[in-house]
Parts: sequence; structure tokens; C-alpha cells
Amino acid sequence: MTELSGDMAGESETWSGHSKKATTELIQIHRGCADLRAGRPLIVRSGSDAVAVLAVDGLDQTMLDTFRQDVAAEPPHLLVTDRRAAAIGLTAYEATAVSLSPNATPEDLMTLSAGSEVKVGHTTSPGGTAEEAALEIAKCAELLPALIAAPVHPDAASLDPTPLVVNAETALDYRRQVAETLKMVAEAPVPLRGDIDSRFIVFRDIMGGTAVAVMVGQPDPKQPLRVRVHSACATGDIFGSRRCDCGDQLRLALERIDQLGGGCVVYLDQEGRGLGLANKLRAYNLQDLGLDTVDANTALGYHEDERDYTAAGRIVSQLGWRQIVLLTNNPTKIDALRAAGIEVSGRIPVLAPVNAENRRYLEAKAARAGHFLDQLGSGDGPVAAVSSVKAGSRD
Ligand SMILES: Nc1nc2c(ncn2[C@@H]2O[C@H](COP(=O)(O)OP(=O)(O)OP(=O)(O)O)[C@@H](O)[C@H]2O)c(=O)[nH]1
Repeated sequence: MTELSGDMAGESETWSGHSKKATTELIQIHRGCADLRAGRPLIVRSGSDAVAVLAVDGLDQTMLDTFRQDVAAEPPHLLVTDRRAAAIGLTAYEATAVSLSPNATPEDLMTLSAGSEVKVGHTTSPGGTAEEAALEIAKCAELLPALIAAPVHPDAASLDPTPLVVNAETALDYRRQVAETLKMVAEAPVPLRGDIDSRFIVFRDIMGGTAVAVMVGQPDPKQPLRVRVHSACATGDIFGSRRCDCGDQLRLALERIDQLGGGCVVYLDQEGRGLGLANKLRAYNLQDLGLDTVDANTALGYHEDERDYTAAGRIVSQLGWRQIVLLTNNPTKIDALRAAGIEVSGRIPVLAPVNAENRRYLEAKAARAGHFLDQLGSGDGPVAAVSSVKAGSRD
């Protein structure tokens, strides 16, 4: 039996490359996400600065009253991101504090946080690191990045249950750090429609999040791996939504990888470009009112694209490759994968059919986010023009 060293019980014990302290802090953020989703307050601390917060998304009057009475030391303000602030005509700071009327209801707060026609005359003040981190936790929880916030009541620690206290600096780097703990946990052969032989490999991180690599055929280990890094789209991939090109791209990518001699689809849990399904649907509603797919995200307080590709980098390297040829039309994805440590040596376009429902979405992707969507010029025309080209260049 191995004897525990002194270090094993102390600060330098490691689990998936993280010290015990760092792992505990990551777990606190994970719990903080769950607390915010459940309508519980959270305390975010950065040095001597601390802020108590409560999610607007899912808020009811009882939660709001309890927060005002027991958790907040002062009348709370609304905390939104700089993008949401700009959308409602306020000066933008990294995290923006919007003063509230003392009688503001959960409905008022929801309108301020996500409504399309909001007129505000509220003053603003710059938020600190703790407030910025609190908004990041709301995003990790796939909630609207909008929080009721206040200095912490001196008696908050004696509440039952006691609000969880989390570290702001850990929150700001949480997604990347957790993705770096992904490990293979199970695999099995799965024959796919279209006579495609595949092997599904499931990866799990220390918080229980999963990602899937679908290995198609027998790719040559001496050649760059053909990879489609695909972000989850429940509406498109599973149900065949015509609002986007996602389901068609997934199917085309699998077929193309198979035709070219094998490769991999890395399927990441990044629904709605990282916003989550509920917020993607909220963004759809804003698009139906006239915003495009980029502005709809920022009007909700998000970046136009919230995805982090650390997980993809980790998965490709665990599969044994450093160099890839990427199936994508998105130049930012190429840059982001390179930033995640993957050598991208070529690009294969994945051009899905255009239809009346997805045309506006695809046009916005081309015009606003620089996607190489050459099929747009040709009406409902050709699919899957495929050629290997220099990464980042048009074919
Ligand atoms: N927020 C938001 N997300 C959307 C919308 N339509 C589709 N999505 C999401 O956008 C993502 C698209 O993922 P991908 O197809 O992997 O990536 P891409 O940026 O389109 O780049 P490609 O590699 O060229 O396909 C998925 O997570 C979808 O759920 C939308 O209107 N708003």
C-alpha cells in the first residue's frame, strides 16, 4: 500500500494537475452556478471587496424580498454587462451597476435585463472585479448575465443556508481551467447512417461536464487529423431546425470526413454559441423583432460568440494529434483553436443548403462574423463544396 506523503494532505496535492486549493475553488464556482440557478444568493469575493448577488433569470418576489432584507447591506442595484448596458442606452463599463427603484419587481428587472424596448434613466457606476466575476458565473450557469447586487449584510454568514462565498479570480478563468481537466472515460463503436464506421469517445471534466469525439474510419496518425469541431445545437442537430445550418453541417462533415479517409467530429457542449438553449431561444425572439444573430446576443448582454475552445485542444491532443485540417467556414474558430494550442494546417469548407428560413442567419454570419459562405450567392444552391485550402483563406 502506498503511504500518503505529507504533501497529499496539503496545498500541493494535485488532482488532474490542479492543487487541492485550486480544485476546491473550482468546485465552489460549480456550486455557485447551481445556487444562482436555484435562486439562491451568492457572495463573490476579490481581495477585501465582496458583493452579494442573485440571478434575475428565474427571480420571484419572495427571493427578491429575502435578498433585500437579509443579504443586502444596502438597497441593491442591477448588474449587467457592458453590452447590455449599451443596448439600453447606458454608459458601458465591464460590469455596469444600474440603480433601481426600491419597488422594482422581478418583472421590471427581467425587462431591464432582456427586454427589447427599454427606456432607462438610471445612473451607472463602474463595477469591480467581484461584480465582473459574478456576471461570468451567471454566464457559466447559462443564465442571463444580469444580477441583483449589493454589499454583503454583516449578518449574512449566520443565514440558514449560509450563502456560498466564491473567489472572483477563479471564476474569471473557470471555463478554461475546467476544460483542461477533460479525460477519456468510455468508448465504443457506433455504426452511423450512410454506412459510416465510427467510434464514440466520451471525455469528462472534473465537474462532470462531457464532450464527445466521434472518430470516423481509420485516420492516418502521420497526417494532420481532419476535424470538425461542432458546437451543440439541439434545435438543428437533433430536430432539423431550418433556422440555422447546424444539422446539415454536422451531417455533411461526417460524410466528407468518411469520403476523405477518416477523421474526427469533436462535439462540444456549447449550445447557442455558448449561451445555452434558453438564451438562444431568447435571441431568436429578438431576431424575430429585427435584430440579427450578432446583435441579438449582445442585446442580451453576451459577447456575439461566448465559445472557448480549450476543450477541443485538449481532446485533439489526447487523441494523439497536434496538427489538424479543420472543417469550418468560420475564420474565428480557426484563430481560437490555434490559441488553444492546435496547429491548424488547412481548412475544408462545410457549405450547407440555404433556405428561406436560414438565409438571413447565414447572411449575418457572412457579413458580421466573416464566415466564408460562398453558397449564399447561388440561391438554394450547391452543398458541400469541399477542398483543402490554406487555413483562414477563401477557397
Ligand atoms: N446565439 C445563437 N446561437 C445560434 C444561433 N443559431 C445557431 N446557433 C448556435 O451556433 C452554434 C453553431 O456552431 P458551429 O456550426 O459549430 O459553428 P459556426 O460558428 O457556425 O462555424 P462553422 O464551423 O463554420 O459551422 C451552435 O452552438 C448553435 O446552437 C443563433 O441565432 N443565436
